[in-house]
Amino acid sequence: MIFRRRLTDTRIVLASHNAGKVRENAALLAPHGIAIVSAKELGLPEPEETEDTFLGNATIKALAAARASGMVALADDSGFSVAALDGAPGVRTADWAETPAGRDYAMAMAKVEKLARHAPDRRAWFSCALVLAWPDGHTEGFLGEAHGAWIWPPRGGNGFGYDPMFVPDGMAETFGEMTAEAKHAISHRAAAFRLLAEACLPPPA
Ligand SMILES: O=c1nc[nH]c2c1ncn2[C@H]1C[C@H](O)[C@@H](COP(=O)(O)OP(=O)(O)OP(=O)(O)O)O1
Ligand SMILES: [Mg+2]
Repeated sequence: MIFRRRLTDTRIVLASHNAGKVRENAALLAPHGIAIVSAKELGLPEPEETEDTFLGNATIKALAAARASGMVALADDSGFSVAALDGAPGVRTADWAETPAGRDYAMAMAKVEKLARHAPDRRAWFSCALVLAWPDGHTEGFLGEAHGAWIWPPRGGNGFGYDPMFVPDGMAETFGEMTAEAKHAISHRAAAFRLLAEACLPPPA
């Protein structure tokens, strides 16, 4: 028997310093009557992501933000996986984009292409773990995936991160070419969010 805890708060912390993730999660939460303040806006520190799973790292981020703020916190740990690279960059997706001058996703996408270009298997997928944490240490976690293929060169200026090099199964456009609404209909984040909403959120208005 799984005892779920449902969310009663109407304002929570979004435990992320990534503007793209904050934007997408805010849009997913809004129909449920839930507003967000980001960890960045609150000046919360970024905890080290020391786990080797998406759910593990999302739990670290959600608990750190909930304990520091005294509010319920939602964390999103996500990543891009390439079949020919045995699932890399995966949990380390953000690290692949790290440079001394800051995040560089064009460089990170080029690194993926350089390593995978000679492999015939072009399958790729995004994963997203969403964890809701309460200040008392209770957590609820959910995992979503979106499967497709990587393409080169990247296409589109919408979305964020590795979106321009990913075409979801059955679609012609990359996540970077789609509208936010189209991405939300099929994304890894939306898949995790549907499970979260079903288990923990008030129904959409
Ligand atoms: O829908 C997506 N479309 C494209 N790229 C994406 C997506 N979702 C995650 N990603 C990439 C961005 C980042 O390089 C990594 C997540 O890393 P991850 O540690 O979870 O996030 P982050 O460090 O950017 O922000 P934070 O930890 O403060 O939430 O995967
Ligand atoms: Mg991170």
